[in-house]
Parts: sequence; structure tokens; C-alpha cells
Amino acid sequence: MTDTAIEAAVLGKSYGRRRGWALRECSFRLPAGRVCAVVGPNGAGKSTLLALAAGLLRPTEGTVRILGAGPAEARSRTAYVAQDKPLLPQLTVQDTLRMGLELNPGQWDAAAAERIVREGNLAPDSRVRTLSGGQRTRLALALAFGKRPELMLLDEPMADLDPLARHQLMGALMAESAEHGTTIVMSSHVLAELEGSCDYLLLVDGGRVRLGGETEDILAAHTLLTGPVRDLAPHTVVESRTTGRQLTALVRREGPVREDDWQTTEPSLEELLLAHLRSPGAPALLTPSAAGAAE
Ligand SMILES: Nc1ncnc2c1ncn2[C@@H]1O[C@H](COP(=O)(O)OP(=O)(O)OP(=O)(O)O)[C@@H](O)[C@H]1O
Repeated sequence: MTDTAIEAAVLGKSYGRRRGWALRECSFRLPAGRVCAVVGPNGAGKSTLLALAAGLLRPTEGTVRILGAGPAEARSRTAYVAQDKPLLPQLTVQDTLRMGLELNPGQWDAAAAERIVREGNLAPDSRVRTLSGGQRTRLALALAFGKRPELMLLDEPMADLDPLARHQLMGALMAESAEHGTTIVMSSHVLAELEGSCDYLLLVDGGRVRLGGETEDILAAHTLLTGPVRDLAPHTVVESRTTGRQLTALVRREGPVREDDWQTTEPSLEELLLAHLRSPGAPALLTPSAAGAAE
């Protein structure tokens, strides 16, 4: 078993010459066993990255390795839930789970799939076409859990779930990772929800990976400074704002911060991500564990 879930080297995808690059020069490593959030604005390239990892798209340049193999070879060990949660509308909930069993012989965990369905109170004889968006998402996730994969690639799995269902499914994903060592990769726009749930982070913006690594280490590398307007050198500035004579800045510390000069606070994950999204020129940061392929 490899200790690397995803390794991308100069990975790029263009959907056609006139369309430009959806993803460009992405080099990063995701260690196995992590719960990783993929965040970034609309059109950043998150779905493209997940579809490349799932082997549904071919890179235009570079490579992506999944669990030490090519994405197609790793497919039996990977579960992918696309953003539009494709299911067969004429099947019932029960038929859908049976299809999961038939498509994954010898590997299907019926109890895991049924638990996800039961917790959402989905009637086994309901047809997929009569389910709400959130119920369909739950059924698609049940198929992913039942497959008992080593890697789950989930494209906005929480988008149409109610807050209680989100909380419950996030707990189920974290438990799955803790108990079975499953790597979970999920894209999301709900930044506040990711803090405390995802121990690894990839910020994709403009088709490039701008932040990658352990959430804790990325947070620890940044400080919010507040004080009278003055030079921020030698620190790397991600974002700075002045109000009158007061300066507030999110920086990557390069050396000590003088306590007499600045009031310092640790940013929240949401503050950190928003500052990066507002400052597209801020330099990328990959922690050593995420930089595997880049070095
Ligand atoms: N099938 C496609 N054909 C052509 N262009 C595409 C296709 N899919 C995505 N793109 C383009 O690639 C870029 C990245 O899209 P992608 O769907 O990966 O972004 P995303 O980060 O998942 O966005 P969102 O948060 O809105 O889901 C966008 O500019 C998009 O228009």
C-alpha cells in the first residue's frame, strides 16, 4: 500500500485550444489517509482536477498518479462522486444499492451503504427520479461508502444537503477515514464547515494550486498583524489593508514578529482562504508533505 494518494506532476488540462487552460502546471502530493478539502472560486479547476484523478479526463500535459498507479488502473480502489451525482432515475433506492453490489463484486460493504441510506430516511422502494437533490446526493454517497475504496473523490458532496445532513455525513466521512485509513478528497465552497473537519487543504485558483498541505501547518505559517502603518518587511504579505493610520495584514512570517510593533492573531481558515482569493498575486505555498512532486 502506497503512502501517497495523489501525486500530480506539472498536470495540465485544456478543453480545447481556444478555451485556454482549465488546470495548469499543478504539482503537488496528497499523502494517504487524509481528509482533504479542495477549495477555490467558481471555474478554478476543482472539478477538472477531481475528474483527472478519477481517470474520467486525460491530462493535456503532465501526469497524475493515484495510489501509486495510473488513474484507470486505480479505479477499483477509488470512488468518485461527480458534482451532478449521476444515478439511474428509473431504479429504486434498493435497486441502486443492488447495482452497487453487482458492480463491486467481492468488495461491496452493504452495511456501510445501507447505513448512509437509513440515516437519511430514504424509503428503499422510492424511485431515484422522485428523490430530492439532497436525497440523491445521499444515495450517491452511499454507493461510494459501499465500495469501500481507498480514495474517495467527492465533487461538492455537501452542496445540496441540509445543515443536519451535512454535519452527519461529514462525521461519517471523518469516521471512515479514521477507521479504515480512507483518503477523502472533497471540493467545497462552504469554508467555515471545513475548519475542524479537513486536515489537509488544496486551494486551487485560476487553474493552479496556490496552497497545499496540512491545514494546521498552513494556518501556523500565517499571522494576522494589526498596528500603525509601517513597512511589513521581511514578511511575505498575502494581503494588507489600511484604515486611517491602522494597518491590518495577513503575512507569512519570515523571522520574528516584534510584539511591541504589532498585535498578532492567528487567522481562521476562512480568513486565510478569503485573503488568498482576494490576492491572486500572493505566492504559492506548499508544505513539505505536499511538495513531493514539485521538488
Ligand atoms: N467540459 C468542459 N468543456 C469546456 N470547458 C470546460 C469543461 N469543464 C470545465 N470547463 C472549463 O474549465 C474551467 C475549470 O472548470 P471546473 O469545472 O474544473 O471549475 P470548478 O473549480 O469545479 O468550478 P465550480 O466551483 O463552479 O464547480 C472553467 O473555465 C470551465 O469553463
